[in-house]
Order: sequence, then C-alpha cells, then structure tokens
Amino acid sequence: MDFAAASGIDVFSPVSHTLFDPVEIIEKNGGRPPSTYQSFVAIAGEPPEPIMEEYSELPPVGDTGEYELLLVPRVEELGYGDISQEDLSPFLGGETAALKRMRESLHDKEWVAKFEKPKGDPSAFLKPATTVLSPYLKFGCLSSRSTKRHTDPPVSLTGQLLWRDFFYTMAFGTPNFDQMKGNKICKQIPWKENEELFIAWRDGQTGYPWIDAIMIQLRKWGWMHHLARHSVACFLTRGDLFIHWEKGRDVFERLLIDSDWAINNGNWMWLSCSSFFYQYHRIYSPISFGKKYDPNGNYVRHFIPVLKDMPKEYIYEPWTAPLSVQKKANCMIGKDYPKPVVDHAIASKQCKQMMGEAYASNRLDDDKPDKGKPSNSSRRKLSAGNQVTPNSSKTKQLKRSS
Ligand SMILES: Cc1cc2nc3c(=O)[nH]c(=O)nc-3n(C[C@H](O)[C@H](O)[C@H](O)COP(=O)(O)OP(=O)(O)OC[C@H]3O[C@@H](n4cnc5c(N)ncnc54)[C@H](O)[C@@H]3O)c2cc1C
Repeated sequence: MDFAAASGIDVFSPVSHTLFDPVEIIEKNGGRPPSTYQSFVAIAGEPPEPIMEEYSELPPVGDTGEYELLLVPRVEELGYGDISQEDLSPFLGGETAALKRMRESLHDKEWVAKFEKPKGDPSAFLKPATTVLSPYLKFGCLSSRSTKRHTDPPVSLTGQLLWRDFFYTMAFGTPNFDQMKGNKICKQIPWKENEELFIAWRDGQTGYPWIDAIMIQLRKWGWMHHLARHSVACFLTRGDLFIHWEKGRDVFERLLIDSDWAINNGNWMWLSCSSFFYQYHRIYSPISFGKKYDPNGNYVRHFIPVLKDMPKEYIYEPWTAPLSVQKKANCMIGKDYPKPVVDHAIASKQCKQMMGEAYASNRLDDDKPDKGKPSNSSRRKLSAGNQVTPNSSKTKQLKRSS
C-alpha cells in the first residue's frame, strides 16, 4: 500500500474482513488489544452497518508495467500436490454456496434462537451442529458484516463472530502472536519432542477412535466441529501427549479449509492453556467426551471404517474388547487398528503435573526483579485481565462463553 501510495496510486482500503477495525479497538483500549472477550465486546460496542455498495464489475487491471499477470496457481504449485483426495469435502466453495449455506442455516428460526455453541454435538457430521460458514468467511466468499445483518438479534451466533474479531484484534496487537517465544501473552511451557507420538496424532493413529476420527475428518473434509477441535488440540498438548501447540497449529493450518492465521493461533493457545484460558486441570477425555454425544459411535464408524462392526460397548475403547469380539468385528487391535499410544489415565495425570510446574516457573520468571521489567503492580495494569489465575471468576466466564 505504501508503495502504491508513493507511486501516486489512489488506495482505498475499507475494513470489511472483520466487523470492527482492530486499529480503532486498540486505540480505544489505550494502545493495547483488549485481552479478554468480555473487555473486547464492551469496548467494541455495536458492530457498524454492513457496507451496502454493490459493484457489478471489477475495474480493469490497467497497465501493470514490467509486472506480468500470472494465472491462478495450480494445487501442486501451492504445495498441496502430495495430498491424496479419496473423499471429497462436502463443502463447495464460492459465494453462491456461501449465501445458500447462510440462508439455510438462518432459515430455521428455532435452531437460530436455540443456538448455544457449547451445547452443539461435535459428532454430528451429516448435518453439522454449527453453520460451517468458516471457510467462506476465511476466503471472503461471505462477509462477517452480511452475516451480522442476518443474525442480529440472535446474540449467540453474532457472539461467534465477535470471537473472530476478538482474535483478529489480539493477533494484530500482539508481537509474535504465532509463537511461544517472545510472545508476552503466551505461557512458556517446556513441551516435549516426540515425533512418533506427533505423527500418530497427525495421521489419526493414536488408538483412541474419537481422536483419530476427528483427525481423519480433518484430512478428508478440512473441517470439524469446534468441540472436536477442542478434543484433538487438548489431546496433543496439555491433555495427553504434551507436544507443542505450534506443531498442531501447523497441521491445522495446512489441512483446514477455514485455516485462518489469527483464529487458529488464538485457539491453539487457548486449548493448550498457553493463553486466554488457564484451567489446565480440565482435560477432555478421549473416551467419554465423544461417547456422551454419540453412544453408538456412528461418527467413528463413518471416518474409521475398520471399526464399523465393533460393538458399541467397545467402539471408544476397542482395545478392551475380548479377542473373540475383535475377531468377529474383523478388527484385531494392534494389527488392523492401533493400540492406544498412551494410557490416558496416566498421561493426563503427568500432563497436569507438568502444567502445574510450568505455571509455577512462569510465575517465578514474572516475579524476577531484573531484566528491566516493570514492577508487579504496573505489570498487572499492563496485562489487565490477561494473567487470569485458574480459579478466578473471569476464567469461568471465559469458559462458559466460548
Ligand atoms: C484448535 C482450534 C483451531 C481453530 N482454528 C480455526 C481456524 O483456523 N479458522 C477458523 O475459522 N476457526 C478456527 N477455530 C474456531 C472454530 O472451531 C471454527 O471457527 C468453527 O468450528 C467453524 O465452524 P462454523 O463456521 O460452523 O462455526 P459457527 O459456530 O457457526 O460460528 C460462525 C463463525 O464464527 C466464527 N467463530 C466461531 N467460533 C470461533 C472461535 N472459537 N474463535 C474465533 N472465531 C470463531 C467463525 O468465523 C465461524 O465461521 C479453531 C478452533 C480450535 C479449537
């Protein structure tokens, strides 16, 4: 933009990808991004009206001088040539599909009125429990502003879009937002290196069908429900494997069709209890969480066909099925489907302990008087609402509303 402006080209850059202008929000908040959703919403106020101007055609490109106009790159040129496509994502691209999906989602007034994100069923895949507007918002096939116009007043769907804006503002105003090092809102946690466990997670081979089905849905469809994302992100990081959130973030970034830099990094920090949310003792069970929504295991059976004949008593813990049952189901655990890579009961306990130690050492580091840091009291002011302790009411509020 600077280059264009310096060359005498008129640059018009409206804020249209988000509801609010992150720069304005940061200014209103005294020069730093509001670090909790609640404070963001309070500062942001009512979203502005959507821009109603319609353009029937794009202006001509004009003279590009020495610069060559390139064709749309092929999939291989974008670095995705190695991904085999055995199952097409059911979500078609483009504005027409986006508007159709938005109309269909919002047509059902009862569904919209009752929409409560935390209660949605993450195992519902034929008719997902949320709108699946994220890929369209990400690519600009749909503007969050037009969604706003259609979803107001049902607060809860609008509330989801405010999460999007919240993460955009945080990401815009936080140096090194996409990494642990040098990121002052991110807890410093000594994550472990374990390539074998990481690959098992990435490839849907952990031996926990709930986790594996989600990772296979990601690979095949590029989209999974929010709580499904919670489950696998928690499992990789502070729940079971204690592997760095940046590694999981990279996998999501590559495979999600709604992959979005600000939202993805923000949510990975959230789920790994590195920032925004700090109740590290609350861990998603890779067994009972999915079972609660889908006791018969239809979701697992769909995405892991080798388990399709496993009786429902064992579908979430197939390694506990007697050999005769495994044989009858044509699925021998350890041969046709992996044994669990870790024992959840043991691994989750160790994770909690390591998180506790990491939090304690973060506190110690924070309290060191050297390094020219501000004093405790001024630091508290600087990070208002950010360093929430696990049991504070602010944390509970955050948990409920996400
Ligand atoms: C580890 C992890 C990584 C994620 N990575 C991404 C990502 O790369 N891109 C992405 O769009 N979402 C991401 N999300 C957030 C959320 O899971 C998706 O936005 C949501 O599942 C998309 O489905 P939907 O459109 O049906 O959502 P709906 O519930 O119908 O919500 C409507 C819109 O609100 C926004 N929204 C909803 N939840 C969130 C949230 N928690 N944070 C920010 N915006 C939200 C999205 O734009 C979404 O399309 C991630 C969540 C987790 C836990």
